Amino acid sequence: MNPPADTALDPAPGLAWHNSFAALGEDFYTLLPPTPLPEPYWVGKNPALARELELDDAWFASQAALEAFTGNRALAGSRALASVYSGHQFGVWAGQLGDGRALLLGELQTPAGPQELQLKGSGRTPYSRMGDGRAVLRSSVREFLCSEAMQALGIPTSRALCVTGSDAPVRREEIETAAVVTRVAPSFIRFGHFEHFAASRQHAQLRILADYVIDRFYPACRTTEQFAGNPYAALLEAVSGRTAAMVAQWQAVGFCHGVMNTDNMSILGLTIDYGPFQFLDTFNPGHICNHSDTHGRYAYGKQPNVAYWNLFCLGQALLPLVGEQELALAALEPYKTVFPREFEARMRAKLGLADAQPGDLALIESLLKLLTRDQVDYTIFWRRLSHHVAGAGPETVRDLFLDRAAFDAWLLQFSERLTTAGPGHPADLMLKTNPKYVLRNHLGQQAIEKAKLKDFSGVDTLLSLLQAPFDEHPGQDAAAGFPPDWASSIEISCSS
Ligand SMILES: Nc1ncnc2c1ncn2[C@@H]1O[C@H](COP(=O)(O)OP(=O)(O)OP(=O)(O)O)[C@@H](O)[C@H]1O
Ligand SMILES: [Mg+2]
Repeated sequence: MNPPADTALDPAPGLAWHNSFAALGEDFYTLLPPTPLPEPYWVGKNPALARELELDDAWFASQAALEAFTGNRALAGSRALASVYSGHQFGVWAGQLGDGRALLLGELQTPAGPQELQLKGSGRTPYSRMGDGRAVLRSSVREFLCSEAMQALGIPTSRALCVTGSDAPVRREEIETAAVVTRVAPSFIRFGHFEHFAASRQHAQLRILADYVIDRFYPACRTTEQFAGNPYAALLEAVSGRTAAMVAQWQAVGFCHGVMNTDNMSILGLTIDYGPFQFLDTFNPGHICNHSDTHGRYAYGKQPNVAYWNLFCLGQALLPLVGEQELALAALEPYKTVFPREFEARMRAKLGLADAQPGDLALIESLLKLLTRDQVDYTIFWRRLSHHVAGAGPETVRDLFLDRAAFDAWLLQFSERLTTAGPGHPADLMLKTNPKYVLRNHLGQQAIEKAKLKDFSGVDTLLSLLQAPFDEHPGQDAAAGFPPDWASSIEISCSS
């Protein structure tokens, strides 16, 4: 039997914890220790992030670290807490939610600024509602790998330091086993935190939270002359801008989040909550990756509008601070120009175009139509197009299309545009913008099947590919190939 988490303090070397969120006061959270899991083992470790956090190597390799990141041993100086938030789920107000299976440990100072560490799957909290407070191995491996895949793709995201597992049974559709992911981000505050205090009319707390976020992450909102100098309207605009930029990157890389509820939207514009996500195989704007999303609310092509809808909820929550509805609406307005601008910029980079020209959007739109109509594999298309521009010839990319004449016509237009592409070699830009490796469902699934048998080599190998997704990685081409037929039968739902 493991000792209770709060009696064995582990003085991990060099870890100086700060607890700025805890300093907000107990209206925002409940302090409580994680619930231990029996006989933990490492499932995945991220040495690169451990170095960024300046963790002691020997300690990160130790049993003490394994126990700490499973929640079996408290780290001296950390103050584990579950925060309270609310939110809209699938477009409907869901009331109070909160960290039902996550615990914030506190924050560490790093060269890149403060980083919070959070355990996910560490036991029940006052916000667990009917849940067991646990996360299963399968979803934890997916979150671990995808966080790091997104980071390497240059997409704002929470990170993942490690996953630990235990044979403790967890009931989902069938009996599975437990795991805990240690996540890292400057802050895990969500739109839902603001909605919580607005809905419960706790306007003093709402202001404390907004001030905390502005002072730590958006200090320019204090000095802006925009919005009549209203810092809360400026905050709304800044969050809208970051959210627009993040979703533009999702769209460009073909990432489907799957459960864009307002409680899964980061106030820092980070991708958070890797649940039923998917990287597109064939390009299809209507693709629904979440098996629980029966109406397709979160289909790939709808993500930009859903993000705006979510920002509108944030605007409503901030209204008591902003004061005037017109100001809040004005702060949301730029989303409508920032998103298309960012999306076009990302797509231009995928095409190797370093500058903008008037016909670019038409070129992008006509390509996306062809990809949709011929159900072309999105990642493979871009990589092959990059190699073509690098001099490999058009055959392999042309082979992906059914309507070759239509593709040839597009390629001719593209080739003409490339002759005016501006400085630098377009292929260089393309090969570092269009990844060879993305975390396709079947790749994750293969690593999970092995991990269930206690072979964690698949997790490790995938992590190394996904952390350098633009590199060739000789010998690993199978992981960059078409998905097998069985991939389309993988059903990923909210069950995690
Ligand atoms: N097994 C569980 N036990 C307790 N609470 C849960 C469980 N699964 C989900 N929840 C809670 O249900 C709500 C919605 O869950 P959702 O799937 O969006 O989040 P999550 O995957 O648990 O976590 P996060 O958003 O922190 O990544 C949250 O309040 C979450 O904490
Ligand atoms: Mg969530």
